[in-house]
Amino acid sequence: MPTRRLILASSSPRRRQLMADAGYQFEIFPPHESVECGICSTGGPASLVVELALSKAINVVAQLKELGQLDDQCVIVACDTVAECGGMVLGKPADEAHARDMLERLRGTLHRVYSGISVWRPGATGDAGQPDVQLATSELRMDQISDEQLDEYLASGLWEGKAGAFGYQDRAGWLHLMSGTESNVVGLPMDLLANMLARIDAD
Ligand SMILES: Cc1cn([C@H]2C[C@H](O)[C@@H](COP(=O)(O)OP(=O)(O)OP(=O)(O)O)O2)c(=O)[nH]c1=O
Repeated sequence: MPTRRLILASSSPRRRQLMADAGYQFEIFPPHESVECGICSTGGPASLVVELALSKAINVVAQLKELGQLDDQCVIVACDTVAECGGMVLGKPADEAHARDMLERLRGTLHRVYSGISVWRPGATGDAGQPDVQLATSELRMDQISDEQLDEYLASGLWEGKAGAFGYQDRAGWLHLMSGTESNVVGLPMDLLANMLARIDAD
């Protein structure tokens, strides 16, 4: 077993669940919410999620350092996920009206979900101590759901805190995965994470 202290830099219940289901032993240390403020998407969704994944990791490393809890074994995992449809980046909806707007845009369309993931062992020496940040993309098609289905989903509240106002895991069959992985859509690309951790363990 590799000697490492895996820290999931996230408040997302989906990320926590994916890590637990995959059998990882890990601690949770969320980044400050302010990390997501002030970064805009002018560079497009791919550069946005990569930038945010790194910013979340930097924020958590700083917090751990301040608390005297950062040691050489710490490996920080941070991630950011957005949807993109017709060139528009869809993050987490601010309220129900915003969620409705996003869902009306997504229904019946082909769209993409981007996750930036950062894996970082700041206590390692040399290049091994630099953050590794990578991108995963999935393409999906949402069914042409009816107004009644849309209203029912909005009333369920399940859209809250989810990029694009929709959880792939919430309504089986509404979304069809055309390329990429399900775990990327739900918020943490597990295959990519495993590869990145294997690289860290090999150093
Ligand atoms: C597209 C999609 C996203 N999501 C979730 C995953 C993320 O929690 C959220 C995207 O928001 P993020 O800003 O990536 O993450 P977060 O604020 O929830 O958590 P943290 O920054 O602390 O890690 O949307 C789903 O659960 N299902 C989906 O189908």
